[in-house]
Amino acid sequence: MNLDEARAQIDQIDKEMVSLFEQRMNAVLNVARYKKEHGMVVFDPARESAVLDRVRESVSPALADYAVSLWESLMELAKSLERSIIASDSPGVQAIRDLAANAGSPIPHPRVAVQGVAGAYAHLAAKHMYPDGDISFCERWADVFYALQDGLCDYGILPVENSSAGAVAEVYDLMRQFKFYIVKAYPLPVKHCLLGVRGATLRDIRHVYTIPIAYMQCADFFKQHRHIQQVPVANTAIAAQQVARLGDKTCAALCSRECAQLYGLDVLAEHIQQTSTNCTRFISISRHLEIPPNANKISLLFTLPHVTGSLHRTLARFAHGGLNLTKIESRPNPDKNFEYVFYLDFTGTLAAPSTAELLGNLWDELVVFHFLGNYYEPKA
Ligand SMILES: O=C(O)C(=O)C[C@]1(C(=O)O)C=C[C@@H](O)C=C1
Repeated sequence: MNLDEARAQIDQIDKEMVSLFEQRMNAVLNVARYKKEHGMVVFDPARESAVLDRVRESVSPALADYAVSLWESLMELAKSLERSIIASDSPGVQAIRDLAANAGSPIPHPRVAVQGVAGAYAHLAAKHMYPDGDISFCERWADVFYALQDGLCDYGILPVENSSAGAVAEVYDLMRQFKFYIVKAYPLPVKHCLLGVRGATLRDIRHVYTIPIAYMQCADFFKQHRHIQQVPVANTAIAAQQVARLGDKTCAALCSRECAQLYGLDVLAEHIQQTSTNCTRFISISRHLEIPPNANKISLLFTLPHVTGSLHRTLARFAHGGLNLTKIESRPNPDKNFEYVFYLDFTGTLAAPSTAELLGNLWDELVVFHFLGNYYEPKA
């Protein structure tokens, strides 16, 4: 058989399969109508197992896994269709609707907490996000969460992800512990400078004070300057402060340009990060949910049952809903060894009923599910 003949055969089979697909989906619609009338839920795990067992038994063993995968997808599509018929009033859907209805408004002249000292990247992000805010500084990221918990601030600004160095794992773990809402996000362009004490030159430098994630973003520069050793500190602006205090010509800080003026340092090298588009996403967290009218991003946290395909099936539901995932992060679940907590960001708004319903269904089905917010994030 040549290629054209084989393809003609496929075309003929596809024609029959499309017709069978349509018939199956029509049968699913009948199931959905029945379920609606009798107050039944869409997902029936026992029925799905029975369908998959039958498929596995009916197909040749070499194709069993392929067939099961196809029927799993078919049943995901079936459930999407059923959900469009059965407008859900389940507790989860109601909870999501209540959250959206009770979301508050932004606080005027807010008290905003950031980690570090003046000139830190979080400080620059905070000034962009809350130009009229009263900004205070905390020592550690965890302290920003405690400040919010204790009512010492209205918002906390935290880095979650850098475009080249990746996620800030500690902040993700703190998000799981405290479960505050994300009410804003801002992608801050990050341009690192090497600052030394007055009169120092790049040749004098033997130690660079900075945070490891900033050092990683400048790996190429430090490969070319191998004699410069990294001294890790808690924050880039704290690094600048320490270098200024030391007054030692062999020590430099890797931090923002703003720190030069703030701490009386000289710029020895500018924009030394690997990529010109280097950018860190900052979030603003709050005890109270706010959903602005231009909200374009949703963040979730959940765990999944440790069974084959559970992540694939969950993500497929977002794809079927036409929702574009922008970030997925997994972190160890401290309650279960080698199981994970997933963090998902996607573009969307709770004002879309189908999105609110999808999240409500997940709320009903998953043992751990937290809606982290629906907020505005400008393009990077
Ligand atoms: O039989 C049902 O209850 C259906 O809703 C149909 C179907 C399927 O596509 O076969 C879809 C979802 C259920 O979880 C189980 C099976």
